Amino acid sequence: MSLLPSISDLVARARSDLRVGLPVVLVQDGMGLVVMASETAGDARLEALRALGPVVAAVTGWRAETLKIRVYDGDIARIAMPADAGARWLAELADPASDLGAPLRGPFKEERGGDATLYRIGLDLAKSAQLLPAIAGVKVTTWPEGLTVLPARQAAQDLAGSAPLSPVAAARLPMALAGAGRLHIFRPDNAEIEHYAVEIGRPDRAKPVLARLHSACFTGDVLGSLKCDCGPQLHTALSEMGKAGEGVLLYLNQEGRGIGLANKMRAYALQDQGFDTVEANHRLGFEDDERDFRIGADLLRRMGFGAVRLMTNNPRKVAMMDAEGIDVVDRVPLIIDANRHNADYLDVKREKSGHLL
Ligand SMILES: Nc1nc2c(ncn2[C@@H]2O[C@H](COP(=O)(O)OP(=O)(O)OP(=O)(O)O)[C@@H](O)[C@H]2O)c(=O)[nH]1
Ligand SMILES: [Zn+2]
Repeated sequence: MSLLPSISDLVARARSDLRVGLPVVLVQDGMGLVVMASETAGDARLEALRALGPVVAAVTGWRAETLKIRVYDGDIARIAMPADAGARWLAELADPASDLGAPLRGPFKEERGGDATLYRIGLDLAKSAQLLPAIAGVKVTTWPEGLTVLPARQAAQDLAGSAPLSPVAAARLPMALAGAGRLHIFRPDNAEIEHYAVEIGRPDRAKPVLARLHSACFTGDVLGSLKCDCGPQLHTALSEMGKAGEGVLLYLNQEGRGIGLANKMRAYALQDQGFDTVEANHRLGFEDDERDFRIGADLLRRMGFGAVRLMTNNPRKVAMMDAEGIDVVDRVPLIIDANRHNADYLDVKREKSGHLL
């Protein structure tokens, strides 16, 4: 094997670059797009980007809808950056924090025609770096040396895939709610966040196992937030497994349904302005749910499980397990009593997200 970076290594490097405010170059058929994430673009680097040519910003269709920007590229919109606009304009295009108080006003000069593929890949890259899906780019045929250069088609394939996970470490863990267990750590090979599996007892791999796919929720799991049902769901799942003497709880680090804690707090701030969970995600430019449930199926398979009794109210999880070859022999509901802070959240889950509550 060569010592040089693979495509998934380059994509990992590009994620870090965007997070620190560096541009990366997406290349296809000799054409390059030098692209920065709007959220981290500073005025100095933006100035240097401008020196390469006219800057075009891009946002998702959801964000465009909020800003009343016309969408000519299907699911994304491209907007010419005004000559007098700076990093602040880009940040406001990306971030809905001031949409109600001091909204960004047009007229917006939408770009139409030409190929928007590189912008679309740039937006996916920003999302995968857990940044707001909003970018600024310049089309070029030559670019400054030293930037991370990504062959665009391969990068798109890598972003659409699910990185292989390898076991890193495991050890015994006695738990108050679940009794004796083992905590297994799994690491994706693309430098993304690790995921955990809590094995309770010694479940027989030949039989369907009581399983829970839990998505990380720092606010609910750790702080006991009353805004969602995650904490009680986690604790109920662990104690049910403890009572049964066996089970497997996958703790998937997909905070905020995959948008990350910073973006989830942006969503919470919008919820304080009156938007519901789904509307808040859309105003930020995200889909309602950005999680990749293939990770859960992959982990179960790696641990030797082929069939589960899945504790969930989410039919999408059941469908995804089935599609990934994990047999869901039974769905075990995990219903938590509502309180006055999460009643609306649970209503939205039922009415908009299809949860069986
Ligand atoms: N973006 C966003 N994420 C949230 C919000 N509230 C909770 N979450 C995240 O939602 C995830 C939990 O997903 P849920 O939809 O509650 O439950 P589920 O896992 O789909 O379904 P169940 O298996 O039935 O629990 C966790 O990652 C939480 O951090 C919110 O208001 N906005
Ligand atoms: Zn939660």
